[in-house]
Amino acid sequence: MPNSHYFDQNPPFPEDVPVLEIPRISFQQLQNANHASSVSMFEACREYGFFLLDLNHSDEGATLLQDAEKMFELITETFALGSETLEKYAYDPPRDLTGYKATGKLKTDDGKLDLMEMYTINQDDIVGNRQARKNADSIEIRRNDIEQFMRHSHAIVAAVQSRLDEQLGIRSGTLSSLNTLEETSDTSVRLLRSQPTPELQDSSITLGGHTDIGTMTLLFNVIGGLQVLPAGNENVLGNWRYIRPRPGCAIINVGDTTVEWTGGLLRSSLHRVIRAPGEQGTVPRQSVAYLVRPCHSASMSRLRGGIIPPLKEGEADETRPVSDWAAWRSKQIISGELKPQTRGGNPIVQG
Ligand SMILES: O=C(O)CCC(=O)C(=O)O
Ligand SMILES: [Fe+2]
Repeated sequence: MPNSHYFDQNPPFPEDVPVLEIPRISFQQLQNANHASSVSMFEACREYGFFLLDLNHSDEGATLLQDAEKMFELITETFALGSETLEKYAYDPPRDLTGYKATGKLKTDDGKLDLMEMYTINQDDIVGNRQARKNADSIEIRRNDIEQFMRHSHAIVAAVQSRLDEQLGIRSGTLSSLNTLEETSDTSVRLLRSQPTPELQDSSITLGGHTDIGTMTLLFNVIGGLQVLPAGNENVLGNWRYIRPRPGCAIINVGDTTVEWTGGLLRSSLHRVIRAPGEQGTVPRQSVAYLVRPCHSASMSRLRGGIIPPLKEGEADETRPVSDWAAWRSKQIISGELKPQTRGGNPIVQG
C-alpha cells in the first residue's frame, strides 16, 4: 500500500528475487500531459501491460493514497469478522461476483486450490446506481470511505485513459466515456487478504494466473507475491517475475476489454499471486484492487481511428453486450476451453 510507514512496518522485499522492471510513471507528469511520460506509459501498456503510477507530487495522488490507507484498514476490519460471519455475504459465481469469497474456491495453475480471501464491492451499490446491497458491517460503516476511494481511483484511471486516447490518436475522452461511474457496470473494489503459509513451499500459488477482464485495474499492495509472466515466455516457474510494490505508487494494469477496443495494440498480461518472497512470506498479505469494467451499455467492438488497426477482411466486430462477452469469457476459462494467457501487445502497423 500506499505510504512508506506501511512498508516500514513489514519485512523488506528481498533483493535477490527476479523482478520485472516496469517503468515508474509520475501521475503529476501525466496530469500535465507531459509528452515523454505519456509515451513511456503507452509503451509500458504495450510491452508489459503493467506500470507503476507514482502518486507523489500531486494533490489528487496524495488524496488517493490516503483513501487507500482507509481501504487497508477496511481489509483488516473485514477479514477480522471471520469466515463464518463473512459467509453470510458469500459471492454467487458465475452470476454475481460481489461479496465474500473464502479461500479454496478457485483452481490454481498447479491443480491446487487458491489461498486468497476476497470481498468484492460493486460500484452501483456504493454510488447509488441501484438499490443498496447488504454487506458485512465493516463495509456498511465505511460506505463513504469506499465511495471516496472509488471516485478518486476512477478519476485517476480516467486521466490515464486520456493520455492513452492521445497516444492512440482517437478522440479525447473516448476510453473514459466507456466506463463512467454514472452508468451501471460491474466495476468494483476488491479487498484481498492471504495468511502466511509456513508449511507450504515458496512457490505455492495464492491466486492463480489470470488476466483482468475489464478495462484497467489500479492496485495497491505492500507485500510482494504478485508476479507477471512476461510476453513470449513459456509458462514455467523460472519465467515468472515479481512486481515489486513501491511506497507512494499504485500498480496499474491493462485488462482484456481494452485489448479488444484497441484491436490488440495494448496488452493484458498474465499475472498471479504466489507466496510472498523471503521474510515477507511470514506476515499476512493485504491488497486492494479497483477493477474498472465497461458500462453495461458500452460496446465491445473495436474502436475506430488513429493507429487502431481496422478490421481485416473476414474479421467480425464483437457485437455481444459487455455482460454476455464477460460471461462467455469466464465460462471458457472455467471450463478449461481457454487457458488464461497474455493477450494483445501487437505491433503498430503504419498506415
Ligand atoms: O493481490 C494482488 O496483488 C493482485 C490481485 C489481482 O490480480 C486481482 O485481484 O485481479
Ligand atoms: Fe488481477
